[in-house]
Amino acid sequence: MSHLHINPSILSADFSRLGDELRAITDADAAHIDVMDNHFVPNLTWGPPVVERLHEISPIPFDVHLMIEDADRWAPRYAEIGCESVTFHAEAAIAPIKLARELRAQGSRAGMALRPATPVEPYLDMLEELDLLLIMTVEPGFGGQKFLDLTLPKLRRAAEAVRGSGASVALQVDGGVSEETIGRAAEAGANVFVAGSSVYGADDPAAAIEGLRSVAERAAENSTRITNMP
Ligand SMILES: O=C(CO)[C@@H](O)[C@H](O)COP(=O)(O)O
Repeated sequence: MSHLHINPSILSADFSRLGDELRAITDADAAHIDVMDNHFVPNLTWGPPVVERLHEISPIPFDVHLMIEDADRWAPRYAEIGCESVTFHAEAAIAPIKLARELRAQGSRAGMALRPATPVEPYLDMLEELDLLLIMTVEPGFGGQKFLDLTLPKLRRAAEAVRGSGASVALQVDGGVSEETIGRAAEAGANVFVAGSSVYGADDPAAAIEGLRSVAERAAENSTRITNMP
């Protein structure tokens, strides 16, 4: 089994048939659920009642990405629903360490996300508290945007810090991930890839997931080979 995960974002799915759209991605590792509140980002999606019902019928785990203000108040609700992974934004949390501990105590994996302009350095001393660090590769809010290469140096610094800390933190990227861009993110150290339009915009979402996975695996192998060169 690959150690690289592909998590399709249902933001690009057909909202009138979300159950079928979740069943179309059973080869993925998790479904990425974008929660937006029209305050933290200028877009609005769904909240706990919808996510709870979708989780009940989903054949795969949920990777929830909260693009909302008042994360300290709302994030635990998604853990209570049973979402396997809950990611809040560093910019929206008042007490990120306390919140991450609360999510873990409720049985979810604790994730923290950073907007493209937010530096990673102030958060490197809390890696032990996290199961996942999400480096946004577009400005959060909408699917179908262009992958921002300017986020790659931050991703490399995060990957280096994770390796150095010995903590078991997955490094996720989200936004503009396609067969054209996923290799660069994998080389920089990402191991969980969120893909919306490149999966749900494809004629065959399952084949698109496999295509992304194989490009990422090749890129990750190449970069390991280069790093290990004498
Ligand atoms: O969080 C977001 C957008 O804010 C993403 O999860 C998008 O939904 C990814 O869509 P693509 O860029 O892959 O189309």
